[in-house]
Amino acid sequence: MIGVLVNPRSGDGRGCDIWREVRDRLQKFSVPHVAVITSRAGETGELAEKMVSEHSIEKLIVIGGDGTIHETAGGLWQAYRNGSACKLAVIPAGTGNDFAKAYGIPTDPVRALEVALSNENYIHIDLLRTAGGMVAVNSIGAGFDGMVAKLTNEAGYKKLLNRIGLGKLSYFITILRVFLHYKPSRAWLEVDGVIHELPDMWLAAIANIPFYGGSIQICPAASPFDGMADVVVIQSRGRIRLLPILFTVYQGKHTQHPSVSFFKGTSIRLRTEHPLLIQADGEFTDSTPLHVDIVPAALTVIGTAYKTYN
Ligand SMILES: Nc1ncnc2c1ncn2[C@@H]1O[C@H](COP(=O)(O)OP(=O)(O)OP(=O)(O)O)[C@@H](O)[C@H]1O
Repeated sequence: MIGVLVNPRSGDGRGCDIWREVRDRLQKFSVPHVAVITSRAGETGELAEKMVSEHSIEKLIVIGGDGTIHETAGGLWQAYRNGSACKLAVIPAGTGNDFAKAYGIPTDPVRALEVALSNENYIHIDLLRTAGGMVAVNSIGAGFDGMVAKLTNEAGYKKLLNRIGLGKLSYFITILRVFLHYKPSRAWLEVDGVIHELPDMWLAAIANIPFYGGSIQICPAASPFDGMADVVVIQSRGRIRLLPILFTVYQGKHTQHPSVSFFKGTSIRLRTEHPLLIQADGEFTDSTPLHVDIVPAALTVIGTAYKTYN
């Protein structure tokens, strides 16, 4: 059986419009399915897990953005641990849609539905799992990007820009806002047992795919297939020397900048002098300390091909 899980609020209501179009097509082509529409924030994971166990769903199509996919992946991970594996398909309806881009899922809902219904191109991806049991599909970051995720999701301009199809710009606006006031923190990053002291850390992002925040290529070398987590760290005492990064990171051309360093490992721990905000797949979740392990090939995604850039 196929399940459809809809966040009607994603992309400021785009999820609802897309669902109507998808529902008509599923009915027209008599595709048997069970559909559930979320009614509030934070319940998607539980709903996904319940759908899989109660209806023996083998393929779950999510209509939503990266936040909805994040919560759904948590539910599918729980279901998997309880012995029920379910594949994940996506019809993008969010602002950034980084997950969809990574796996070659079309932005057009009808084409995305065709991909979702096809039984080709199963992509087995790693998951990032925190010590608290949360899983992420795209990235988990602490510091600057945790703050950007929190403020963007709270911002009135995100809704406004979504309405005119420029939702991705909302991340850039928040980045500029945060950049002007952010204060770096001393941090200790442990990668597979080796500790690195970071005196003025702006951000540490653990990446499963190269981009976040709607096309920011923060970690071009990240791969969701290698059983490893890539970590990008930005540290600097001054603000001005980071300015070039703001304008090169979208193309992934910041990698040679002296304030940027990269690490790779299977177990990542981060401690900070002061608690820093954490984002997981673009959703503000918690604050440091942070411990992330990689779970290799833990989720099956239905896409077309893996893409590393636009
Ligand atoms: N019915 C609902 N009403 C309000 N919020 C919801 C509902 N269902 C889910 N949510 C919440 O909406 C949040 C954001 O959803 P989602 O990420 O899909 O869209 P987005 O924010 O527009 O896109 P993006 O993550 O790409 O910026 C999630 O944290 C989720 O918990």
